[in-house]
Amino acid sequence: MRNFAAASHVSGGTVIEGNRQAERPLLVSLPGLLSVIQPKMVHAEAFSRPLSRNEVVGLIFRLTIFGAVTYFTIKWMVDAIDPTRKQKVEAQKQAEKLMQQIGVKNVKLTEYEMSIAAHLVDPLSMQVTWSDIAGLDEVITDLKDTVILPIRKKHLFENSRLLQPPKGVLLYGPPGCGKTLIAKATAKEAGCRFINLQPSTLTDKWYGESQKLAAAVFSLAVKLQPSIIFIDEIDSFLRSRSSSDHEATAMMKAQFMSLWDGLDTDYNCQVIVMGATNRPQDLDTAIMRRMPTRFHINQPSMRQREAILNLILKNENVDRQVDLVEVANSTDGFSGSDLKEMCRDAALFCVREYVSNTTDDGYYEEIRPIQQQDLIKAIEKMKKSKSATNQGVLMHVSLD
Ligand SMILES: Nc1ncnc2c1ncn2[C@@H]1O[C@H](COP(=O)(O)OP(=O)(O)OP(=O)(O)O)[C@@H](O)[C@H]1O
Repeated sequence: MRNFAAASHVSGGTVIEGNRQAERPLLVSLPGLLSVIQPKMVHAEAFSRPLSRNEVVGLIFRLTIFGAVTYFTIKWMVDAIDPTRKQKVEAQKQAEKLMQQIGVKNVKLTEYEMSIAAHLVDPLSMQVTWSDIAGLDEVITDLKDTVILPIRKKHLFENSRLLQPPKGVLLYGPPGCGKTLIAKATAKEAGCRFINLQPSTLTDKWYGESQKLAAAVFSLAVKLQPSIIFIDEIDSFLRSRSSSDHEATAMMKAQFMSLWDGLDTDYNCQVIVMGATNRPQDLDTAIMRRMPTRFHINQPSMRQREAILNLILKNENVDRQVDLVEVANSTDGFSGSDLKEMCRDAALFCVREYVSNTTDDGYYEEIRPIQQQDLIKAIEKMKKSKSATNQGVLMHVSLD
């Protein structure tokens, strides 16, 4: 308390110390400081007596309030200047909802795991099953043996290191041929949680954030195992590392790989990284080595196209005269996705006819079935649009 008497103090913002003010260092006593926070006339004698119990309590109370206000102001300012804040809050909300939906309880997630959890898909809510995929029976059988069985019948494989599900699976082939379908159906049939990882989730972040998020991908997958981390267009994310990579991106890639290797140390761990790409040649050898199980999902053959057409049109109103073998024959070079689009167009021709034939008196009773001529017209339309896009690509390539 002696210090209070000896020290200078601030009153109404002025240091009072007589003529010696300039010679001594400026010491500001606590009550003096408080009088700045809450200015009022304070007499000099007030500082020479010990503080009463109530004053000490009041002082602590005011300091606590002051500290809390400062803390929350700084926190609010940091949040306000963080450009990813809104995204984080949204992701958190979505993640909480999803975790509830998939019945994950008593698993504590970090802030970063929460933002990855926003990309979770529950196997129960997934609609895609093997029966939605046509013409890829061989791939499906292989996947059942190598991936699904070891997950579903874990107890049979517990003692074997050789028969554990692979830590990396690569699906490669041209666009629209069913890679994503296969990945989703695998997760569904294996009862795995599916983390649909968009590369931008990791690469668009602040310096340092992407590494924490990469770590969160794996720690979340381990917490929720059995799980599949699916990376579509994995080439855009883990392409051959080049000197033009941003330093943070290069570090994140290196970390991603080492976390991936970490899955191997616990051979009972049921986390699989599944990647899909149209450009396997762009993946570097280090990635290929981590994905020893590879499936080529190629452009469908004539028989596969027939199977896909049968599946797409299974529940549609199709004329009995329609010959799908002929349709399959005339759609060489079409992907599964092209076939679906083409059939949709054919069905739309019937809808348009129905609408244009409608008079003021009323509508026809029903939309007519899809006929062979609708399919032929739709094939021609699709061929034109495909050749236009190919020309666009060629022009683009030659311009480069
Ligand atoms: N084998 C198939 N059986 C049934 N439908 C298919 C098949 N292949 C493609 N499709 C249809 O095409 C759509 C696109 O397929 P998918 O997204 O799996 O292709 P992808 O190979 O992952 O393409 P991308 O490389 O462009 O991501 C599917 O939703 C489905 O309707």
